[in-house]
Amino acid sequence: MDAALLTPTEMGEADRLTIAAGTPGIVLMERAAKAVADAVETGFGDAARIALLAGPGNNGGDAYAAAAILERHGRDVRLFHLVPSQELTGDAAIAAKAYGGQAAPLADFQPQEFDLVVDGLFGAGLSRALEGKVVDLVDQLNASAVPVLAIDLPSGISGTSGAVLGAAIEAEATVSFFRRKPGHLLEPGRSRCGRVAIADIGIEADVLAEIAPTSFENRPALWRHRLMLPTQAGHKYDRGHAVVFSGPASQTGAARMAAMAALRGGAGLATVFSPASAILVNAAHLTAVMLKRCENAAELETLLEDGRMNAFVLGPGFGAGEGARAYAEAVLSAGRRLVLDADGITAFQDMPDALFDAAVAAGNGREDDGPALVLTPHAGEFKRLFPDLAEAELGKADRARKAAARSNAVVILKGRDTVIAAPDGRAAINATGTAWLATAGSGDVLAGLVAAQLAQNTPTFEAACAAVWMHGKAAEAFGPGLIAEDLPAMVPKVLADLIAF
Ligand SMILES: NC(=O)C1=CN([C@@H]2O[C@H](COP(=O)(O)OP(=O)(O)OC[C@H]3O[C@@H](n4cnc5c(N)ncnc54)[C@H](O)[C@@H]3O)[C@@H](O)[C@H]2O)[C@@H](O)CC1
Ligand SMILES: [K+]
Repeated sequence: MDAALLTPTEMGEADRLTIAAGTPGIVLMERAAKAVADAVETGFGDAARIALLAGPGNNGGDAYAAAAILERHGRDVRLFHLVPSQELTGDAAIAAKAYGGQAAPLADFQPQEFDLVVDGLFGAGLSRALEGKVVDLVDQLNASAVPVLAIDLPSGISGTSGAVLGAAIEAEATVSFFRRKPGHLLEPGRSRCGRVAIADIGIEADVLAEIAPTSFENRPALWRHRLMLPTQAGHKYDRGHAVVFSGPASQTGAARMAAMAALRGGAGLATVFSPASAILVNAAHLTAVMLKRCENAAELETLLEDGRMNAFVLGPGFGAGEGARAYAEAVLSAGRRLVLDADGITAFQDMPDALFDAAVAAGNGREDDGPALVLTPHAGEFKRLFPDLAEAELGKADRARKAAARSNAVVILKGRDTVIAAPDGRAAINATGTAWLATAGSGDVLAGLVAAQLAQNTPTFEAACAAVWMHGKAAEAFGPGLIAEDLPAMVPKVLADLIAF
């Protein structure tokens, strides 16, 4: 549960359970405020003049309580309130009463008069878009060069979806409590948060059992225990056999890159299935990866008789025609797990139900491995299979979740904030990677890394999560100037770190 993310509603539940178990809300608020004051001291120690902005709820209460602590520390603080303190209720009213320092209405706030702004306008309770004078203030603050430390979330960012509601503050740092929220990881929220620190305010981890969160940060804690890391001697067939379908002679590179990634990711064997016309060009480039002719669906049926071939990749460089559909359906109906990427996804744009039905049929035959199908769309490909979900007012995690449930597939919805979702409702948000991953062929490598995990019998959701994480880590390990071919070569270092971890 270390990797759990809490939506604002779930976080409210965590607060409620803690209060019910005997810790008063004002004590939680004091601890939150202490964490904010500590973040000011450690991150912005030389800010001489500090403004704290207080909204109408408990986020504002945190600002009042933090202002009191900073003042006790001898800092020059001034508090600006959105509503007069006598209109506050509950813990926020108690905190406002306890603060005896300087306060003024928000209309008097001029960002350039300060060296640091602490944002306590809205946190978990943001329930609608910002409007009117608050939007003007946010624009003015963002245009100034004054750094902002956000309490819980930058005001205007949805903790559930990371969306900007009306307008949102751009923070340099954010202090949140107990566990991260999806909005800290999903864009554009992630970029607006700056550095995120999570403070312990005395909420016990055992509240999570009752809350049963379904969103997670994609970290090894989520899946490492399900990986079969080849640390001791074993047979290569123990680690499975991944197969990647090659496209025609003029577009074979993508499949080879996926196959190389499958091998580097730990599959015991990897084979490229190639049409006859592309055998020579593939043969000229392959060494550790094997090569077999596969000309049509009938030949594929015969090849599928070798039950050791247990993980397939279809799509990179393949071409988006009828052939792709026939191969995908054949693999699924043979009960093998399939990563469907790129052209493989596009091939089903006019008949997504045929794919989803095949996935249901294949998925029902499996034991605890999870779904037989993994879909790896970027936003454009996602729209081809799930046009209504792409257009619906949904956050990225819910979009991926609904798509996974509909298709009975694990869906990897790619982007800077890649989401991996399972039909059972789990969603993991990834935070590894660099801007250099936006390069031709990087998706082919990801598909191969997923197949590597499937080949090694990792359950489907965990396989997808692990592959996305490793893909990002490989990019981080390489650094600037990355091209897709560099990624498989970085995987051994990522695996070594994972084994040592
Ligand atoms: N006991 C607790 O529940 C704790 C809460 N904490 C703090 O409390 C925050 C949550 O407090 P609340 O639930 O009171 O929520 P917020 O303080 O985030 O905001 C709720 C208030 O803002 C108003 N509001 C929402 N959207 C608005 C909009 N677009 N324009 C204008 N007004 C809007 C609501 O009507 C309500 O008055 C957390 O983010 C955290 O900072 C911490 O003190 C830790 C303990
Ligand atoms: K805030």
